[in-house]
Amino acid sequence: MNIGIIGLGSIGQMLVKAFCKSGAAAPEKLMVFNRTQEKAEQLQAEYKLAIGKTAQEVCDHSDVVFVCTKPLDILPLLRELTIPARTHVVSVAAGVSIADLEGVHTGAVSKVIPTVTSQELRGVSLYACSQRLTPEQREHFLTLLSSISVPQEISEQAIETATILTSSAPGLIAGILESFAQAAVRKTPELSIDLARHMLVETMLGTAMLLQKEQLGFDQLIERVATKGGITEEGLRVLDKTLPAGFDELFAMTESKHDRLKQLVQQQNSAQ
Ligand SMILES: NC(=O)C1=CN([C@@H]2O[C@H](COP(=O)(O)OP(=O)(O)OC[C@H]3O[C@@H](n4cnc5c(N)ncnc54)[C@H](O)[C@@H]3O)[C@@H](O)[C@H]2O)C=CC1
Ligand SMILES: O=C(O)[C@@H]1CCC=N1
Repeated sequence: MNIGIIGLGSIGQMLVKAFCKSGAAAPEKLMVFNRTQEKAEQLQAEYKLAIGKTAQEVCDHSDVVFVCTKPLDILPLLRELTIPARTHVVSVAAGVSIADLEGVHTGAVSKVIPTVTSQELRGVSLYACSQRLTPEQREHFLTLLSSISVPQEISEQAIETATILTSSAPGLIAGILESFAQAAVRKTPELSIDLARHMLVETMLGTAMLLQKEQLGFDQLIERVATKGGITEEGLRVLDKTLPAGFDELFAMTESKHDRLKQLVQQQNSAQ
């Protein structure tokens, strides 16, 4: 199976690296295209993959094409192309629906929300597929996603909230950790910011391993750490007081952004 990747920003590059690292795709089965060619050449130097001269060449060459451009660039790009009916088009764009994709390609289409953590072959890939996939296309697609992540099929109604938990989360967690480290240094300037960040990264890795290897629930881990009448309990009380409103606002604001994006995509559709 030949795999195409169009758009080599953060997520397109991640897919190339993850497919090569996992062995799901031999580099010679990969063809990529990016608007600025240097990014493709840098990847080629490392992975010996093929660079398409155009996005059209990538579509002609591939059984499945991952389109990794920004949401408002996807439909205009796909409309310019003559995509072979056998080619399975996979969009990674937030805010672009299966129906939008079915409007620009007569063959199989899917939507995936990947995560940067899949460069380490970890994390959840959210996906939804059109009815048009053949059983073979579906099987191949799931094999690819499983090789780099835990695939989770999800309705398009739930995908936006789930995106925050799986795909935005690495960035949000980094933001939380930065704020945590900065607060520690404000409190105790003797701790350098680099030392505070290093402590948190090590702690986060250990926390994730404990949760996963021992199959602990969050409440069980809290119980192990927070000695009755001890220090951590005080911190948890502060979090219980301050975080719920913050997370409610985070989901409300990201939902509004999804809505604005979908409106812009619909305006592109009605301008056709
Ligand atoms: N960054 C992330 O963690 C995630 C991003 N996504 C989705 O992935 C898509 C890309 O996001 P990023 O990689 O973060 O953006 P980015 O801005 O880093 O990458 C976009 C790439 O597309 C290229 N490009 C634009 N128009 C093109 C065209 N016509 N032909 C070929 N290449 C073209 C640009 O040169 C750039 O390299 C977005 O639709 C986003 O919603 C989805 C899940 C996670
Ligand atoms: O922030 C974004 O728009 C993309 C989609 C999910 C993660 N990154």
